[in-house]
Amino acid sequence: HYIWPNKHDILEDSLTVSGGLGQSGMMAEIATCGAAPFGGRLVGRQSAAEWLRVAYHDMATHDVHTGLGGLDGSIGFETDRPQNIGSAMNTSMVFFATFQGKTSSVSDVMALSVVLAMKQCNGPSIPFRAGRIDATAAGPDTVPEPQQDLATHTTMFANQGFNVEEMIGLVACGHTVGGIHEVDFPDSVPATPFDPNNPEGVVHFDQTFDDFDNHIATEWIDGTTNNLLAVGHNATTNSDARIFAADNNVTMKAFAKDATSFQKTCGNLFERMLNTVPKSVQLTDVIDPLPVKPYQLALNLADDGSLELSGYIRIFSTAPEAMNVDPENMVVNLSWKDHNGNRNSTYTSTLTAGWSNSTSLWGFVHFFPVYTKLDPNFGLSTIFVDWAFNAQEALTHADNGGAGFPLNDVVFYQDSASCNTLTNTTIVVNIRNNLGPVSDAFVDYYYNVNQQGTIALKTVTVHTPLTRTGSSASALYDVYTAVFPRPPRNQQGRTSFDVTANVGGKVYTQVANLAIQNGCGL
Ligand code: HEM
Repeated sequence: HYIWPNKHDILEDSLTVSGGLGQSGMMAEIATCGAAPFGGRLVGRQSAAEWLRVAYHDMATHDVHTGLGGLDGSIGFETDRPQNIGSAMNTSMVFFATFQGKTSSVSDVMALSVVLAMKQCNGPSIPFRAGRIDATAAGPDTVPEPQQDLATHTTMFANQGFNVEEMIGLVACGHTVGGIHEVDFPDSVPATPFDPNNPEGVVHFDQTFDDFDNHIATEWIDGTTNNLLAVGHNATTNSDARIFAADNNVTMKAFAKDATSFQKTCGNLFERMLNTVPKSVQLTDVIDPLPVKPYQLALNLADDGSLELSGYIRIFSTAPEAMNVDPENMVVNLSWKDHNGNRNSTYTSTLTAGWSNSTSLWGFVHFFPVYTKLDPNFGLSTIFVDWAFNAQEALTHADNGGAGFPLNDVVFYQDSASCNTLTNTTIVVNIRNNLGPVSDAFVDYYYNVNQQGTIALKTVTVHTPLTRTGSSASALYDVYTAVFPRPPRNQQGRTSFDVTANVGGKVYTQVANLAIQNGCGL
């Protein structure tokens, strides 16, 4: 079961929220299925199709006999190979790098990109698993190329773990979006005059390149296809024709006849493709959008010594009634247990809808702001949410898989006091002082650096002990501080940090805090 907080929360957020508050920005490149990369500036190209092709090329290094290779981001080291020709690879890797970080490997980001892109294209809903580990070097050069013969392709797909029927399926499912570009494949695409709306000379594989339908198959079977890898003037590079006919068109005929089963087959094959990873990698269970999830929920110590709880509760639903619901009518109640695990009728806060324009590809999503002050003498340990679409309906109790949403009031960082100078980063942490001795207190700060040979980033850790620097506005908390040289500015990817301390023999960690943004003395 997926319990919050979770090391894959960032990926779950990106999966669940496509627009508005809480979005990761990944959907910006695929605002429509046909959208071009770089916010639409690279006209004639299609991000959704490029991401699918990139993922396949990355996965194609898998070898079922050795268990090595697979979806591991090694493509970043392989983009100079002829088999990976085209700027799609580097354009995609530049974009994916912006989502990389301690808890989101580039290979997980690539898998997620395909899940989101296919859904945006009206394609299958592909279950998403996380946990991929990025390669640190190139894999073998085992990506199929159009001039190779059928026997070669059959062997290549078999090595990747796919039989003939599955090879036909993967190629048809892959080539139902996007197309082939004259600039990269001049042997297959006839020369055309330069067109500013199509500078790379793309010719689509089927007439509905921006809709995930079975037209790749219907056009092939009824003889109307203009797929230049099937009916191109250069027979040598007509690999789609050889592959589609590899079983006498049995599979392609079935696809052409039944659009629903085409979708289903594609969903299953893409799922297997994304989950083809080196055998040493253990993927998580399927991650579905959580119905209720805290977002940026954090404690701070206020100037008057009280505890301030702020952030959001996110509610997600696929219930039919959710599609027309007005969040203002929703009932959302927060309740908590105090530091010692006790309940009290005053430990509650009623949340109101507030402004949130969030959207999800998978259902309804809305964020409810939290702001409440607590007495540190009682504190809090666990949060619960009871909610309903309207006041008439019975409340649904959200308890995070049983134990509630844990929030520790023992060790937490103080946003308002943490800051950057030109040269240093200072992180200030409040630690409760009535629970016994404090030891092993530290900050782990994660940021990303470039790697030789790939656009993908590598995450590095700055480990800094926390030392007690004084008392706080509350008699129950002492202030601890870590100061370390400020990591390079203009960082790529996602920076985050965890704070940890052993207090009275128990280890408390607050994870995945966002990078420090405040300037010191501002
Ligand atoms: C024998 C196997 C395959 C060969 C020879 C092949 C070849 C090609 C070629 C030559 C292109 C044109 C690329 C460009 O001009 O940018 C292309 C595009 C594409 N391929 Fe394949 N492919 C194969 C299998 C697959 C598979 C299995 C998938 C996905 C599951 C896939 C997904 C795509 C996509 C989405 C595009 C469109 C990219 C775009 O529009 O930018 N291909 N393929």
